[in-house]
Amino acid sequence: MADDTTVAPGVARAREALKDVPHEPGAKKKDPILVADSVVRRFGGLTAVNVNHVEIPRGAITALIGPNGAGKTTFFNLLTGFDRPDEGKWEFNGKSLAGVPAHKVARQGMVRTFQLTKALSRLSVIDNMRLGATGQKGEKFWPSLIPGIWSGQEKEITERADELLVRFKLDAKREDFAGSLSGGQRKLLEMARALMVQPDMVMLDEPMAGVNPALTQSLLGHVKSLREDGMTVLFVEHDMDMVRDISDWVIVMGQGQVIAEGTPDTVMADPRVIDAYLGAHHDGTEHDPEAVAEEIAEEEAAADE
Ligand SMILES: Nc1ncnc2c1ncn2[C@@H]1O[C@H](COP(=O)(O)OP(=O)(O)OP(=O)(O)O)[C@@H](O)[C@H]1O
Repeated sequence: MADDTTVAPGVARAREALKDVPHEPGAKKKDPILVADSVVRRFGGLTAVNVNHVEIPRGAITALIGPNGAGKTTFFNLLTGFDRPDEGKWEFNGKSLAGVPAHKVARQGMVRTFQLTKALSRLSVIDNMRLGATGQKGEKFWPSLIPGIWSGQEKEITERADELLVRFKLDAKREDFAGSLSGGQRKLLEMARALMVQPDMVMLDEPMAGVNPALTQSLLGHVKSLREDGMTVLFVEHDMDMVRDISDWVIVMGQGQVIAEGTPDTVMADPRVIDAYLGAHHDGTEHDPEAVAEEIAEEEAAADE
């Protein structure tokens, strides 16, 4: 591995901040940007989220991973004010955010990306960016597209939008319908739109989903550049190559709880994590193809009997 003199400054800062943090669920960080306690969300009899304690390290890229149904999206929705917990509290930059609605959360500096909805697809790229300045999803904020209603902020907002479109190489698409963009370009637009509110922390929901391999590197580069700009990134992702490639820290959820934390390498070798993904007791044979083949043969033989 490269030493810290050869890595980008943001990477070196993140490594330094995390180097003494124990690799265990709920680990305390030196300067967490977000601290959550006893966050519970139930749907009927199902407890979708039951996070005892978690801290998100400032200035680093943290991946939130876990098998399907682990509660990642629900936890994201709670933190960003799009859903309400049954119990729990959390602080962002030292301020309580529990019960604060989404647009206010965004104005406090914590913003999440949104998939391009049908309605937003019918707007131009630049109008999508302008809507991003409201820190909202969009549909309820049509009035903000009417000239004159922003009390003199239009020019500033449009300038920022155009700067971001250049940064994300979407300036040539400025007037196109957002719905005409490719999967990868949509992801870039979602990220660019989130940056309109100049956030401290950006939350990305499956940034790699539906992205053509040709755009993967560019997208990864943009996520890394957020860290170089001093932002904190928290992302949910199923693509483990991406998780390994860009994360400084990984938090694993299983059945609503945080079940492991650590650097990508330690977490992915953790039997609790392997168990959670396989949904089976880990006895060391899962990674041995020969042993698995033998097991399958035994099962087939048993079925034939
Ligand atoms: N609005 C809802 N009503 C009822 N159950 C829900 C609701 N939202 C989520 N759930 C349930 O809560 C659990 C956690 O779901 P969640 O979508 O948060 O998991 P996830 O880790 O994001 O999964 P995936 O990786 O598949 O997106 C699941 O069992 C899901 O079916």
